[in-house]
Amino acid sequence: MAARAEGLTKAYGSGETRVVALDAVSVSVPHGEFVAIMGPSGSGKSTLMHCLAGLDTATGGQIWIGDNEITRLKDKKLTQLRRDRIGFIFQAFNLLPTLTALENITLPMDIAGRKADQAWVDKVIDTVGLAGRLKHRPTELSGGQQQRVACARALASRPDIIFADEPTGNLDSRAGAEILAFLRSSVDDLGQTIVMVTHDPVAASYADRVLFLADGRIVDELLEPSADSVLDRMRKFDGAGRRS
Ligand SMILES: Nc1ncnc2c1ncn2[C@@H]1O[C@H](COP(=O)(O)OP(=O)(O)OP(=O)(O)O)[C@@H](O)[C@H]1O
Repeated sequence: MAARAEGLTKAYGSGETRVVALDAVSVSVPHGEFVAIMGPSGSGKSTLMHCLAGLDTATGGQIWIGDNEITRLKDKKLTQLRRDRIGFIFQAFNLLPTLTALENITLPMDIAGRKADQAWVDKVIDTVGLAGRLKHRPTELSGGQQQRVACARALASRPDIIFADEPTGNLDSRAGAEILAFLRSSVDDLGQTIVMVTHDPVAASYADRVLFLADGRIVDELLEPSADSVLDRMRKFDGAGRRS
């Protein structure tokens, strides 16, 4: 498994203001799978992703990235594991404005003092179609191109797993489709493992499996989803809080 959680519970606050964001969630993500996490607003999607990625601490239960139980790791080791084994793609791209596209792509490895595998980085750059844009700074790139840089950055260090938080949320549908096709091909052609939070049934349809959360629990899953089958499943929720 690339990532796994057993009985993962996350509560915020205490006493009367206590909110149980995740209620004994168990989930496994095999290597080479593309999983989408969906559910109404407040159902715990971001919390689940942040806990799995070691960005937030669990209140109870266990989490593994590969063979490492991250719920046992101290801060320093956890930071190291996140840096070396996990890639992130955010809705807001999060590129450094003063660096070129290429410098942004290799930055995590430069910070870690790791030498890039040049052949791999070239292949990633080729796959995301950025070869002609490497010397540009983020402000000189379109939103879709900036997100492609972010995807290449996430892939460049060959992480065990990539967590993507609404990666197409800031893009128009054409640029979004390009990013999703790219994520799909990084799973099919490069063997990547991806967990993606999304509100969009079309985005979810690119995944191998969709997990549905409601009130901090996994309530359903769909294999080989289509946008229509995802939409059908979403209609079964009462609609409360669902983004329109
Ligand atoms: N830092 C926090 N302090 C207190 N409560 C929090 C905190 N973060 C999240 N919550 C609560 O935990 C629950 C789950 O939140 P979470 O952000 O994971 O939901 P989500 O499904 O990602 O929502 P959305 O689709 O709106 O982004 C919500 O009830 C939320 O109010």
